[in-house]
Amino acid sequence: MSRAAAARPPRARSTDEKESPWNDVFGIGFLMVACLLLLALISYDPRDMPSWSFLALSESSGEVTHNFVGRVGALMAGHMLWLMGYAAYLLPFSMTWFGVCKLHSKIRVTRAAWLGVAIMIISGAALLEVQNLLTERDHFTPLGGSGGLGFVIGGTLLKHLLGKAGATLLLGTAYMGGLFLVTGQHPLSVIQNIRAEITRWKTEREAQRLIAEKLAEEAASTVPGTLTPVPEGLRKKKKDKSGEIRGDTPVATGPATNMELPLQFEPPPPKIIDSSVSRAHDDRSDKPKLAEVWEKKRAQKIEQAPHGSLGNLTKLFKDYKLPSMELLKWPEDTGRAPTNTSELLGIQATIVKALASFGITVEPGDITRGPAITRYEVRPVDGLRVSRIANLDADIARATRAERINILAPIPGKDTVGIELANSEKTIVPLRELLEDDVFVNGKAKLPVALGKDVYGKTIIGDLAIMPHLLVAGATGSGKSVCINSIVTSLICRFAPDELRFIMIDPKVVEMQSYEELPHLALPVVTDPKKALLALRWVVKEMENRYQIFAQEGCRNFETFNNRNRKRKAEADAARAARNAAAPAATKAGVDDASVSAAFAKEAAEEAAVPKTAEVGTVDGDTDLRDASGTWLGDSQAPAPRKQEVVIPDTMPYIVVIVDELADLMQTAPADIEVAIARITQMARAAGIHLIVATQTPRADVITGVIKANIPTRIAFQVSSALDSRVILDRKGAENLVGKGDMLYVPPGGAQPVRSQGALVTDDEIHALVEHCVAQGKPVFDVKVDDENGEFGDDDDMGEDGVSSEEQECLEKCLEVIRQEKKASTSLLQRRLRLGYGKAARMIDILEDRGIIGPGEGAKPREILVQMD
Ligand SMILES: Nc1ncnc2c1ncn2[C@@H]1O[C@H](COP(=O)(O)OP(=O)(O)OP(=O)(O)O)[C@@H](O)[C@H]1O
Repeated sequence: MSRAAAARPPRARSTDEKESPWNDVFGIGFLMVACLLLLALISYDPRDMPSWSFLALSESSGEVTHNFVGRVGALMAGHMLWLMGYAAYLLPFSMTWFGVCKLHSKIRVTRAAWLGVAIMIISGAALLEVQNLLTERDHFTPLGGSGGLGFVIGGTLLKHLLGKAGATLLLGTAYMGGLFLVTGQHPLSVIQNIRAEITRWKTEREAQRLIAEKLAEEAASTVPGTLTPVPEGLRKKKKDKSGEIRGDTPVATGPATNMELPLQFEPPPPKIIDSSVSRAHDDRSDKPKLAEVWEKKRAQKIEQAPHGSLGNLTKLFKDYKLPSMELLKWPEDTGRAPTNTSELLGIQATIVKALASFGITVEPGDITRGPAITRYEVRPVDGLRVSRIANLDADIARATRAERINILAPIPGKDTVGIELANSEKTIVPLRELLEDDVFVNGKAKLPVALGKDVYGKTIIGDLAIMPHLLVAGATGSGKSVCINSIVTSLICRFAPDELRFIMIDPKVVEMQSYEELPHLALPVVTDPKKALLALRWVVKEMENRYQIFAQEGCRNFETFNNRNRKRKAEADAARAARNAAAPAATKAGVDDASVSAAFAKEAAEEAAVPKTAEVGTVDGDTDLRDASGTWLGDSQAPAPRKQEVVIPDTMPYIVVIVDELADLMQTAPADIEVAIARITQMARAAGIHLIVATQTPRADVITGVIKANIPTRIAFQVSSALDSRVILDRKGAENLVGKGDMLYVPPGGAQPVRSQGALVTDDEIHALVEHCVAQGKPVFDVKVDDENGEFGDDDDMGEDGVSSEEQECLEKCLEVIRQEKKASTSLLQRRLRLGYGKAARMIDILEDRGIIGPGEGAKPREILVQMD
């Protein structure tokens, strides 16, 4: 038998086998036989042997007067001693071991164990003979203390063949092997176990002494019957019949409590953690301020820039001062009540009890009180499926009388299950606290946005540059706008208008009114859903423009472009100025960004017909410029500059596009909006353009598969159903949130959602910040939007071709139908859009006038003259 197999007497057995009553019967049987054998051996007297036995003495009376087990005992003991000598005593000891094993650990007594007993007896007897121990022959042991077996195997055979030393070595080894088979333990580990047991016994005694002292102290200071946490390092464990741990509940103080149960030290004792406390603001007085840190970096950058290479915006905002944190207020009342330990322990005990009533045994774990929720951890006993706890959410909610509970089974990275309940009183997480956090001030994030605090009090700072786009969704009043405001505020506090620009699309009209004059705006806040598409198209064009510039500069992306060697840039500028001087058609040197962009925008239409020499692909999540075969188009292979060369700015600002209420946009021109968003989200990251989309309508027709696939980072606020939660996060959970900033944040990389409480920034704070920014400059809107589309100016009723805004809206719908059906006819528009004949015909005429469809050819559908996708 292999050692591994032999070392397995506590053989893994099924629960049924373990719980079989026969274990106890056999256990008791073994102990009884062991007792009988021992009694028979110790009380053996040859005079008890019957006269017919060859062991009988001549003076034997035939009466049994000495042996405690009578004639049977005398016969057994006599023959055993004759055969095995004193090694016969090993038999009752082995049987005692087996009995204890059966009763205590339900260990099955294997054949290997019996073989071990035999080996021990034979080798033990032979060793006595080889070592000449107890070899005296008398009436008790007629063949000596080694018995017949020892005499023959040890004395006659082995000692003769191997000599005393050889025989001792062989027999000693055999004896240890037998012991190994019987106990299932390596001989050395037996010694170690014994030592460990002694140590444990001593520790337990010490623990009992400590707990007695502790309980005596508490009994003096606590109201009888309340719950207190288990003293540090001490746990009370009760094992039930099946060996499952049932104890470790908080100890009820009072007269009934005592320490009759054994104590153990692992696993770590439960703790009560209160992470809802705001970090004291005055501790930070000695630390460098956010604005100071970043203004220093900005000043360095401007100083290092080669003379004359600063962009117009940078020149305009050269002396721009970032807002001071003093503009953000610490709330006077954070709504925080002191932690009521006994209440928390009481709720935890209720949870444990509720689970126990469903036959689920758990040990209480840590309790963490976060700003909005408290997480109660419970540790399931071995062999319990955590899904059983997860399925009991409704029952736990009933037991704890909670409106909504959330179960994390298990908590990611832990061996416990988390049960999250809303706090009776919520604590506010002021934005200022997050913006003053070291992670925000000195962290590595390029576009840091303060989101909130998790249940453990850890600051959640996202990096928009890594995200690279964000979806925020939740029911109305759940905290989306506050979240968007926190993000905008974080960026305003960190970036000057020449470093970051916003495009805000706010069909709800009221949400972003406060930012109307913010100098960071690249376009006026867009409130008309019809114009939103134009704004998104502007973003797409800006993105393409940036790629052109990257290609010309041989840069891979926004980062490398902004950090490229400035010396090289100065040289390139000089060379380009020389070329421009030689080519009169070329752009005048010193043309500002905006006018160059406008020129590019005009040219874009011409360019649409020209086949592209390069296309933008995505490699490893990053976007770069490659040709059709996938080869990188570096400096040498960059596509040849178009007729008019673009002036390269020194640096480009980040562009953050915020769409507050996607549903409103999706109602106007869903396909176009979807395409524009998909295009931006697929490619804009490398161009320093990031998109944040918010909606209160988490439906599959608003957050479409295409949008979702391209926005991996999500924030879900409270929603009304698990279905909505799945639309946002691809999993349930958001329906259990408690609203008012309670959120699930899925960080980039698709990790597990992190439950956190969103940061709160008030309207007053936003006004103060915006005022600070406005005082330093007005927004510089990009002229090309007005020039190109004429749509961002005043809302004229009639367009240049006499099309009213109402007709324009209808036209968008017609275009969508034509795009889907890939054909255009009056009857199709009538049928699909339920238009009257006159209106449908007018639409067809306008489309023909605009050169989108060809002239009518009788009953045939019109030819579509433009690419619709
Ligand atoms: N992080 C937060 N901390 C504390 N309270 C908050 C937080 N976020 C939101 N609230 C509370 O919830 C209210 C509603 O928040 P908010 O306006 O952001 O909701 P919303 O989801 O944008 O609603 P709607 O979609 O109707 O605009 C706020 O007025 C505020 O009282």
